[in-house]
Amino acid sequence: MSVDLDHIRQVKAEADCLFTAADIEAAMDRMAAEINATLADSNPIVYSVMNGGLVIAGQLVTRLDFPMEVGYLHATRYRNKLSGGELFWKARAEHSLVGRTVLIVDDILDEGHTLAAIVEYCRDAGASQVLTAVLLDKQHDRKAYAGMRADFTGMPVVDRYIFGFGLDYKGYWRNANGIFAIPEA
Ligand SMILES: O=P(O)(O)OC[C@H]1O[C@H](OP(=O)(O)OP(=O)(O)O)[C@H](O)[C@@H]1O
Ligand SMILES: Nc1nc2[nH]cnc2c(=O)[nH]1
Repeated sequence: MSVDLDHIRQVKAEADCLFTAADIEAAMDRMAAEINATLADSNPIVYSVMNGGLVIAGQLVTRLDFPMEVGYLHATRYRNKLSGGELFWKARAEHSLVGRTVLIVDDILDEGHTLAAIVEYCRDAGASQVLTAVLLDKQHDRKAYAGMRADFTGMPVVDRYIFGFGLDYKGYWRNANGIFAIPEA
């Protein structure tokens, strides 16, 4: 499929910056302090949820100062589209999860179906404790279940389609160093 790069560039140029790189750094510092205080003695496996979790997970683990293993899970619901569908698994855990503490790191908790399914998968695979960390928690009343939230959250974000810092716009701008919202129609 051909991509109109002029459109991709224009979307970034016209986007609203919701959080700067400095805002994100501060949020990651806060999250890391909480995680360091909670998981230091638990020998966890820290999983990035690909693709979106790649950037936050990479930068978060360098702030964590205790022994851990790291890996990735790949499950996608949006598949580079602007609205979510059924969860599609591309890669499951390579480690045995039996008796392990697992920390799942993702970019965003939107409706939460992705995170809920991954937590259930890890529990079914025998993990003794499954915790979740997200940079952003989108504010609306469409969560997978009432009151759903991650164990560690960076920042609340408004109910708009956003990109940057791992989040894509049509597969692009995961590299944008900030959180941006596409202009409202
Ligand atoms: O809370 P939810 O409504 O389930 O949405 C959150 C998920 O959506 C995005 O992934 P996506 O399916 O777009 O795949 P990607 O990580 O490859 O962008 C994001 O990275 C989360 O994993
Ligand atoms: N890029 C992107 N992916 C998402 N997945 C769930 N919500 C969003 C969003 O607002 N932006």
